[in-house]
Amino acid sequence: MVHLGVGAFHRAHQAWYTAHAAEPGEWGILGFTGRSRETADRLTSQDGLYTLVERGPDGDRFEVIGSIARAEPGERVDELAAALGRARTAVVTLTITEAGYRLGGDGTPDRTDPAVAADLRLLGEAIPAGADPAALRPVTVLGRLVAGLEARRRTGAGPIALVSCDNLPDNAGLLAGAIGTFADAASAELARWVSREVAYVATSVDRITPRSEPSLSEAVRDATGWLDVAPVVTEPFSDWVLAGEFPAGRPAWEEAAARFVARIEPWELRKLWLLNGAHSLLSFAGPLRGCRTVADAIADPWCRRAVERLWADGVRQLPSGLDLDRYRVQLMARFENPRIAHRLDQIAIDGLTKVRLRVVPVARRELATGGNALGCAQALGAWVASTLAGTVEPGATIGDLLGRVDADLARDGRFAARVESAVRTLLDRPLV
Ligand SMILES: NC(=O)c1ccc[n+]([C@@H]2O[C@H](COP(=O)([O-])OP(=O)(O)OC[C@H]3O[C@@H](n4cnc5c(N)ncnc54)[C@H](O)[C@@H]3O)[C@@H](O)[C@H]2O)c1
Ligand SMILES: O=P(O)(O)OC[C@@H](O)[C@@H](O)[C@H](O)[C@H](O)CO
Repeated sequence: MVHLGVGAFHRAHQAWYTAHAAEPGEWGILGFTGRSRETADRLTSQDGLYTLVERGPDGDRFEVIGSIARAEPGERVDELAAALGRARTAVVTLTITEAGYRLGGDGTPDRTDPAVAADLRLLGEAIPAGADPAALRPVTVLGRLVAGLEARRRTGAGPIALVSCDNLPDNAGLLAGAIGTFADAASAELARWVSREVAYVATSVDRITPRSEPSLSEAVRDATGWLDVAPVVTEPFSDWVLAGEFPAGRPAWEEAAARFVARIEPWELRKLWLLNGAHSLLSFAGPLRGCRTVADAIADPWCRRAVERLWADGVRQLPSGLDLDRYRVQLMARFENPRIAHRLDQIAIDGLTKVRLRVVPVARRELATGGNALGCAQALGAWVASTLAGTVEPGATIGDLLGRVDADLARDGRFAARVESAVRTLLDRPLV
């Protein structure tokens, strides 16, 4: 397997599933970092091994994970091309963050992004001229991946599965569209090969994994005696739902309780609306209530009530058969885990995009089916309040900001009044 984006989450999730799959020794991961080489260097210094700390409310469990065979910095396109050119490379997984796809508002690669434009030009000039894809230097992750796919086309190594494990709605569809755009820019042959030989697997991934703090290495050393320079801390809970074909094979992840389903959408929406929507709400409202982490914020009465209302809105709009009562109970306990210090400022980044994807669809459905969408109004009010409280938008009004989230919702007077009420409560002062 190849993995793009060897951050904390990959090491807590896909690498863990691969280590726990049947016949674990049959599969190894060649991982590439995205922005810097630091994680690759740290992992290389310890042969790809690292400690996964499962941090439950009552204690820690330490496990050395051995599924990452090698880690390389993302700019090593030569290594990526060599790996993808081999028939035994069967799967590429990605966790490059939502921003790493460099998509515009329409969900396709943002051609106004200079890095995207440069890579489309580079591939379009170099591939038809017969240049060696391994020698190219694209700068975007998807540009590099498409150079690697061209290497695979040329070696005749056969079909391959691409698996986005990022928190994007329809992550397989967005990845397929983006790869298609880069392949089209490169050559008609590559575009045809990609549409024939590349399978996209949709996933919903779930395991709360905060950024590793430097003190984690000391905690691991104190507990195990090994000074690990690349440990990761995560919660005991884990879930992976996948839908799609793996034409060249895959690890038996179901042995580690991954679930293969026919349709991903209900599972994806359950997770994005309930978990990620609530995380976003807490990340905006929590700091205004004096909280620093998810566990602090979920203990705050206003935040907790708002999360429960958001979940009530979401649950009414989700199909049955998703075990929603149990999921909500588990979710509350996961948020309450006092030993996972999941910082709100790490979750709040790029809030506008996230509320558009995670809260607006629920609000629209609730209002269309006669609900008052109070939980959604409070979540959007939390984003508006945190934006007004920051220095980023001086002079903006509640109406302006809600209009930026969604023009139709801003025009709904009763919904807008609920948003305004949440904003005033959170800011606790008169506003324009
Ligand atoms: N951390 C979690 O709890 C969690 C849970 C579920 C899903 N995810 C998904 O995984 C993603 C990564 O999370 P993480 O905790 O590993 O983050 P991280 O910051 O530890 O790692 C992200 C990886 O992506 C690369 N990257 C980041 N931005 C990039 C960019 N603009 N271009 C190219 N590469 C880039 C980084 O270099 C790194 O290798 C999240 O954005 C989310 O979509 C995370
Ligand atoms: O940047 P985001 O909002 O997509 O994700 C931040 C966290 O909410 C997220 O990483 C969760 O911890 C994760 O999705 C749990 O499975």
